[in-house]
Amino acid sequence: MNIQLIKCHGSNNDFILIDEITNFYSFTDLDRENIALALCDRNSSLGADGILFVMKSEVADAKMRIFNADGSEASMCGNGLRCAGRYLCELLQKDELIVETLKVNLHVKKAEPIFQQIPTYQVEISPVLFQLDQLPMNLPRETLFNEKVSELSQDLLFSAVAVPNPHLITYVDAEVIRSNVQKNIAEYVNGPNDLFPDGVNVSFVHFMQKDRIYVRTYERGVGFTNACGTAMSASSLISCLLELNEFEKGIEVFTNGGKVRCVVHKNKEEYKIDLIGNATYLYNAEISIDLKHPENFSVVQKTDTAEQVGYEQLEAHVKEIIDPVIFSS
Ligand SMILES: N[C@@H](CCC[C@H](N)C(=O)O)C(=O)O
Repeated sequence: MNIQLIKCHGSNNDFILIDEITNFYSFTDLDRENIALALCDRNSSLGADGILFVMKSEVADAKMRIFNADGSEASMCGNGLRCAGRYLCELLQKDELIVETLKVNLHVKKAEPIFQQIPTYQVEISPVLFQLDQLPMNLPRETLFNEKVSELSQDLLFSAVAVPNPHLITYVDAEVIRSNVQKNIAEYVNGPNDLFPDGVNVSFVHFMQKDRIYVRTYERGVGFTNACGTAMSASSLISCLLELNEFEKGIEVFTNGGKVRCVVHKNKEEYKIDLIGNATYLYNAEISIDLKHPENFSVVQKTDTAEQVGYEQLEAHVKEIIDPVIFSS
């Protein structure tokens, strides 16, 4: 069979978007898992951090499902929702809509560009859940906020939050970002282990200045990515709770893949985050694939968009800001 796709990215967290609304593919979940494994493989002619399947919904304007590169399905993807949100807004000719995700329906809207004229979308990140059983994380306590976890490190302070996909977050000095500490911890909690039976996204965050943080994330089901939208949102939330940043004010979140703006809202003890950033299309393509042997797929046709040229200017601007602080301090 042939499949039409769009290669896209949010902060260089890259995805293959497959439209199951206008195309009648009738995939099973096993097909989706196998498609993710085959198409995301970086040694193949495509390669991506995940696959976004957009579908019809009975409860919202449309539905998005995200499969990680290892074939596992995640409950949410912030960078992916910006890309799927753009696609759906253009398809349904709306400036804002509600997208059903695995656990929750989320608000998405077209936004003012955060840099020059790059296509920019704002997505809602919620619910915010601190109870460890929501990640899940196995510790004999209800929540974890800025505390040591002896199994992971003798000195780092960790916070755990589900938005609703699971995140483990720690604030560190730049030299820790440059070390192997994150890799070792992230590989441990994403392998067979007692603390996180389903794995967890692990972010190391460096406070740069008021309203500005740097985040590096090792994603569950993928490995290190250029950026993770839910991680940038969860890190902004922890930053506000640590009183390093302020609720209701824009926080510039820098990553190796670009920058976004996060606004953390607090209503009594309830939180939600607006994640605002690019939704960039790299190319449209058509592949020929046998679902029994998806690894043998071939690209039949590919048409580049010119959008990455504009994004490269944002990348250069980000590099100028993060290099002196993170990589050569
Ligand atoms: N890249 C995503 C998150 C994708 C899912 C994640 N790897 C998980 O398994 O929870 C984002 O931008 O949020």
